[in-house]
Amino acid sequence: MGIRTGAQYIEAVKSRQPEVWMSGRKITNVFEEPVFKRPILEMANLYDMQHDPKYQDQITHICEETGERVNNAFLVPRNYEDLQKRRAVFEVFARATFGLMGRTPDFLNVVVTSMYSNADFLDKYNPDWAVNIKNYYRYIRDNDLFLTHAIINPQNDRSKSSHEQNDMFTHLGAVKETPEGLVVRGAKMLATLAPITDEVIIYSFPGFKPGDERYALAFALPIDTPGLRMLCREPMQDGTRPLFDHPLASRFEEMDAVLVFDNVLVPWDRVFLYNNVEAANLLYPKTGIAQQPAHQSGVRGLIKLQFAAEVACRVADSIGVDVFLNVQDQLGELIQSVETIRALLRVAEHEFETLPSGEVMPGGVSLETIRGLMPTVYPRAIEVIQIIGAGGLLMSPTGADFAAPEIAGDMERYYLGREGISAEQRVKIFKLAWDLCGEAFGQRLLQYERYYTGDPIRKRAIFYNQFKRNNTFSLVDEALNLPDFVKDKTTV
Ligand SMILES: Cc1cc2nc3c(=O)[nH]c(=O)nc-3n(C[C@H](O)[C@H](O)[C@H](O)COP(=O)(O)OP(=O)(O)OC[C@H]3O[C@@H](n4cnc5c(N)ncnc54)[C@H](O)[C@@H]3O)c2cc1C
Ligand SMILES: Nc1c(O)cccc1C(=O)O
Repeated sequence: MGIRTGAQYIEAVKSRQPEVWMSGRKITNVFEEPVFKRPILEMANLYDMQHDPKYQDQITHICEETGERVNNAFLVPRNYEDLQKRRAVFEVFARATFGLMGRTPDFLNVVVTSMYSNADFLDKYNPDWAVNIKNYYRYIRDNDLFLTHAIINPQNDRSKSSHEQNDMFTHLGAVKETPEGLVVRGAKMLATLAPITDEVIIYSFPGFKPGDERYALAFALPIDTPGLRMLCREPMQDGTRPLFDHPLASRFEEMDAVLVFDNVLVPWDRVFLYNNVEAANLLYPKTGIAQQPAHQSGVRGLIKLQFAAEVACRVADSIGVDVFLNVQDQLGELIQSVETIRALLRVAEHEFETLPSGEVMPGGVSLETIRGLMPTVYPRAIEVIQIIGAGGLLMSPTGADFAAPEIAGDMERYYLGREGISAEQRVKIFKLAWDLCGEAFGQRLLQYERYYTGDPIRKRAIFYNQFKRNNTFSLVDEALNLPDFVKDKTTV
């Protein structure tokens, strides 16, 4: 089939009945649920962009294996030009969502593409696993599917490993093998967008200990597989708030869910790894599933940061405070952060690494530096919006206030911006800003940037240790071994 349209994606959502729980209620119709409606339409828009002549050649290509047109996220990059083709889809999708939706379909499609192209790693442990992931890659590529994933355990007792938890099946683990497949039970978090996806893939961040064998798992299933329950977090909007008042929160909320597997059967041909702590711990470093999606995250993060910086600039401009030195300093700082991330991305793409198979990956050090900086620079951008917008951020009237004839005059007079900025323009800018920096929606976006790639502290520690392995810090030796010119000169 190849690339889907938005309508085909919506049909797929409508055709399924996954078990979704939200605020104590079982959702019976995901498509008609107000909280999910707009995000579904945003996703459908991305699928439609694949058919839009303006974008099609940038974000899709003809698959060599099938002759069908598929998304560039499924391209195994072999050179710089391929990295640019991948960047194009990351950028087009991120621009369409202002970088606010982190788990658009390109993210996990890149993960699975990377597992596929590095399937030799799995083959060494079990040839069936390699065959399964290759078939799965072809299946999602050719049907243009949208995946969610859950790679961490619920936060119960982080000081203990999975097999040490009080209940053996709090963390997702294998219960038994059957001729048809593996029966699994327990929970995994944190599956972003799960209710509106087609499939779920389960694997884990490294960190398994001996004794954790039953938890060392990787597999994929349709999102409506019997026994799979999604427990959504409390929604941050009710799906009915006017777009005028919440232009971002009403459109771009990504629901997150804990996934509960209640004795779910995973057919053998969907098992990619099982009962092997060593393989589970090496999956990340050996299959590129951190580095390749970090390209998507970098491009998306850049657009999100740029958006936040632009919002800060427009807030300041709209009320004339960007004439002040302190405000200029803060805005300049944000623009420099954007430029730093932009430059790092370019370095990552130019200084790509080539694997023995010929696959290329954007430079790991630069990508990891982006991941290390974003948890600081994005919250700072949000803080600057809060500082510059100040009290006005709280005081925006609603669209309904503008529509009330009795107070229309007050609106025009007291909410006016600087010369040339009408009351409505100013209020719209401030509402955009409030969604980003004040609403629960905006707090989630901030938490996403801190944690989407794992604990930033441990990530940076891993980065340092890897950096140390590959570097000798030889400038120090050069300094210690400098010739003594004075001594040389006096001996001449
Ligand atoms: C909005 C959002 C969306 C996300 N989407 C997804 C998704 O779609 N799929 C997915 O799988 N995951 C997703 N993640 C989850 C993400 O992978 C985790 O949040 C991240 O790995 C951190 O894990 P945690 O939240 O359990 O924090 P924890 O690991 O529990 O950390 C809590 C605190 O304890 C400290 N800590 C914990 N353990 C240690 C240790 N061993 N040593 C030192 N300090 C420690 C940490 O530094 C941190 O301060 C998402 C997260 C967020 C916030
Ligand atoms: N955060 C990630 C994820 O959820 C899946 C795959 C990779 C990452 C990552 O940032 O490395």
